[in-house]
Amino acid sequence: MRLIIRDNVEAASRYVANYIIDRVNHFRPTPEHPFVLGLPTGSSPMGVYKILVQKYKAGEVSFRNVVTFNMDEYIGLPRDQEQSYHTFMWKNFFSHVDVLPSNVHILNGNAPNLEAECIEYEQAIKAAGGIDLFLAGIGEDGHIAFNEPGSSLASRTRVKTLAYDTIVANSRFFDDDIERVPRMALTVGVQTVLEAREVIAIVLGPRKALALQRCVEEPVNHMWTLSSLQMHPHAMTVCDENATGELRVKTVKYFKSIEKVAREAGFKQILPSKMRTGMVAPLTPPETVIHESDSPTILQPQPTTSRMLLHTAPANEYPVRSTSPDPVFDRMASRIDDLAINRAITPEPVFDRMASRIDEPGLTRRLTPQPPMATEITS
Ligand SMILES: N[C@@H]1[C@@H](O)[C@H](O)[C@@H](COP(=O)(O)O)O[C@@H]1O
Repeated sequence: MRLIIRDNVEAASRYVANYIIDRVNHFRPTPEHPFVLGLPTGSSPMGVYKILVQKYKAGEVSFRNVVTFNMDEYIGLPRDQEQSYHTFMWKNFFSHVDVLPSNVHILNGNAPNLEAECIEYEQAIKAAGGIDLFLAGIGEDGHIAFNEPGSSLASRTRVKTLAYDTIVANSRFFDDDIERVPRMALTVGVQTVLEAREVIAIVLGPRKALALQRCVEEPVNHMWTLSSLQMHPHAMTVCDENATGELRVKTVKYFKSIEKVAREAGFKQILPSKMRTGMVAPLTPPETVIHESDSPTILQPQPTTSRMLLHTAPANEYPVRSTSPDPVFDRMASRIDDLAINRAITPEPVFDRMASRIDEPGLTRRLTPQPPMATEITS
């Protein structure tokens, strides 16, 4: 998983919005071959939506051939009520861009048969060709969509009972009245998200710092479902500095340094190749359309495919990088600007004793018995 750290909310939102625009534009979607975008609600993606709307109005992107699937929706909340995710999406994004209403998919939390609604949603995703890019936010407990702690990492779209912590956190949208927050929701599953060709999570503010730490530095764990992104070959988390408060300094430096090296080497991540699968009829080979980009350089991401659409194992094509950032010899510390730090944390390649790094000579002598040829013995 990549971790992109930006100074503040605005810069992180801009990074994500530009990334989405790049992907959509390079894909060159058509009505027959739309770009399929998964979308979240909540305060975290608000800045992204604002910038996408601005860029749409400036003519830099169109959503006409973009099909959308939202992550989740409360159960039992009338769809035109302010807190419903339907209302949120139309108010903050859809009604300001040229997306076709028929291309918008949001789970119906008032469906007469909620189980059937979930199954149909999964089928609709498949019929659309799978999700090209899923944007996600996270909850303070590390949930992705409404996949609360303990959710199966193999879960699919389903009815989910909300954790008390989430009800309390989301009560801010219900005039801080916990009683008004629905107890249940429909949500895409962890596996539904992992099957997208690419996943981006936007994580902002100190409230998310613990969740970010658990999901980036700790092992994959169903108690922090965003951590499942560690298993995705093309996942990226974009956060602001405030959200990094619980990460180790070393982790922050590492992710910043690899981004810097990649930028200097002039490459971006590219996605697995060329094919894009349409609707898959069971037992018949899928129709495959090849979309070669005009100039398949590393700077130009290509439309992608997910092997999962073929009902097989997770996507297992990996990007081909034409540039290796560290072709010969690289030590992490050599990427850090401050020479003093660099010296302090970089063991000498040939001969190194801990004590030799301590400045005080007396202490060094006391801690380190000198070898036979050392000065004290010969003089
Ligand atoms: N179901 C949604 C999540 O999809 C969202 O990521 C989360 C975070 O919201 P916010 O960004 O407002 O913190 O809120 C809800 O729980």
